[in-house]
Amino acid sequence: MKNSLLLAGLLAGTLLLGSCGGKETAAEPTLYDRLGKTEGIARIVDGLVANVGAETATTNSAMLRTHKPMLDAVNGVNGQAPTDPMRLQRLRNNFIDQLGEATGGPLAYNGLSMLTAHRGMNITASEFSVWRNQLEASLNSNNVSATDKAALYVIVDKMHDDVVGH
Ligand code: HEM
Repeated sequence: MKNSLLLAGLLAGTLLLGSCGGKETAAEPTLYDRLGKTEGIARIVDGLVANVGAETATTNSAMLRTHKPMLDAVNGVNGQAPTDPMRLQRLRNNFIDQLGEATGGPLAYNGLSMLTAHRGMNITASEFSVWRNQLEASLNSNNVSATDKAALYVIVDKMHDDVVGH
């Protein structure tokens, strides 16, 4: 009798633990999931890249100033052959990896640190905010919710000091 009570107690304990464990493993969708996984993040990044390319709102286009070396390498200068046609593609893929990792997804970013990547560009706070507006426009056209946008800005805004002023 004593033994069977003990057994029942153990069994109940195991079931209880099992169900708690089950609850824990039924993971909430991460920001990565909510953004539509790699495909969704790729659409957001492609929108950002297109918006940055089309940006003309600022005097002497801030975007054009910082991106000129890259665009020259991709397009070639004065009819010369491009020196690095895949450079924009690499930036795009790196950015997808970076966001895919930072939002809790399975991607791994292997690019430069933000400080190293932007050193020498002397990016200003207002250029950063123009860039951020282009990101916002892409998030809006991809129907990202206000909550998910806020969560993404927490990630992006943490990089501000590494990107700006170097
Ligand atoms: C939080 C904001 C930003 C993030 C997360 C970000 C992300 C990145 C990443 C992942 C790279 C590639 C690094 C590598 O090659 O390994 C990069 C490079 C670059 N970023 Fe940013 N960036 C940000 C802000 C900006 C801003 C504000 C500008 C300009 C106004 C800018 C202009 C560039 C340029 C021109 C490159 C170099 C591309 C090349 O030379 O191939 N970035 N950025």
